[in-house]
Amino acid sequence: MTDRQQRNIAVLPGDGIGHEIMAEAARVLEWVNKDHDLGLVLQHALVGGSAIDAHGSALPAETFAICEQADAILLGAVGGPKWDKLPPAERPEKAGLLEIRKRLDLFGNLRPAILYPQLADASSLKPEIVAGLDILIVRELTGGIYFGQPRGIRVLENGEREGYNTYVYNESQIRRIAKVAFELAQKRGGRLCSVDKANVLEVTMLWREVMDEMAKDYPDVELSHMYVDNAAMQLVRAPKQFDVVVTGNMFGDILSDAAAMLTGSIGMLPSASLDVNGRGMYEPCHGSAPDIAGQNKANPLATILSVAMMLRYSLNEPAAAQRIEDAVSTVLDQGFRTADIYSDGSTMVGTIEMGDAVLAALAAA
Ligand SMILES: NC(=O)C1=CN([C@@H]2O[C@H](COP(=O)(O)OP(=O)(O)OC[C@H]3O[C@@H](n4cnc5c(N)ncnc54)[C@H](O)[C@@H]3O)[C@@H](O)[C@H]2O)C=CC1
Ligand SMILES: CC(C)CC(=O)C(=O)O
Ligand SMILES: [Mg+2]
Repeated sequence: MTDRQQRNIAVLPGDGIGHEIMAEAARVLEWVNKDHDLGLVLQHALVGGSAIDAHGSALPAETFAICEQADAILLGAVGGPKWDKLPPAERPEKAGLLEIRKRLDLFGNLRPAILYPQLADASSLKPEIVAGLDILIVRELTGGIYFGQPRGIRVLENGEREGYNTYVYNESQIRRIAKVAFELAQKRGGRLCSVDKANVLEVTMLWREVMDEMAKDYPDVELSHMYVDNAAMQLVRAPKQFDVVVTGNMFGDILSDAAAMLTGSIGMLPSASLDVNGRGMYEPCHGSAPDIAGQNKANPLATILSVAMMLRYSLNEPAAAQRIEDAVSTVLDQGFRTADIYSDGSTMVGTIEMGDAVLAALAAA
């Protein structure tokens, strides 16, 4: 061991398959930590429903303190039927996940949808439509309708209940996510598509105006605009027309799940959620999948690829990140598939066996 500076990584499995996928991702992280002498110290903590059960809160003070002091956070997924009846403000999704995102100001959510060539058969689209797919969805993560006030369920004078939320973005929120997206487009193919609903919603009329203003500072990026309903359609019609997509919180949430299927499964989609300084939380795009939880069926690759993103974006360890990405490609070459990406002729494995295969590929490289 050299005298490298210690860096703390908060490891928050969450709920449901979160425990299973995180166990594999943590094994991979520990392996590269040792092999590349990264000086990482993993600090495990509860979040979501498991934290409610243990401490009565989806984000206990101790967990938040660990996150706040960490150099990066790795999170599995939260939520599940057991906690669905709680009041909205106490639920794992809002009081756990959204609360961490908001309190740490993790506004820039990067969701790369890349088709590994080995998975062309697993995609729900024809191979020629998705071959070579490499899209980056940049989703605003701490504003929009998921956070807007007022919100709630009220009783009207006639006794009928009414649910309401507020879709709101101010200029500075739009400007800072635009900056992230334009800069990423500059480093990629130079094309940025901003997705909105500016034909109906004032908030996205402003979004579009600000995007156009920002475009003047990035003459090397070609900015286009698309309404979200068309974008959903274009994603499954001709997804390779997109390079970088930038959009608000809810549209990005929905479009990234759709984009996931182009890559074969939501179990393949990692993500990074960054603050202005590049400090971040890394998580798969999927949820806690109660339908397969506890059955050793979940695909851990989205979480393992999130570890790679963490090493690249927050820890400046591109060699270790590349090692993990190469190992994932190797296990796919070797034909190992969890059920969600299985196709005829490949070898069906469980969550743990997929983790074993990635570790074996790392050791063999
Ligand atoms: N980031 C987070 O923590 C998120 C949490 N959720 C929560 O998760 C719970 C379930 O939500 P759903 O809408 O069912 O979304 P989900 O993403 O958990 O599951 C949707 C479908 O995808 C499958 N799936 C998801 N991840 C998979 C993986 N790694 N390997 C194989 N198959 C996988 C599931 O089995 C299910 O059929 C809810 O409580 C929801 O609020 C949902 C999305 C994100
Ligand atoms: C609780 C949800 C907003 C989480 C989610 O679906 C996501 O971030 O993709
Ligand atoms: Mg989602």
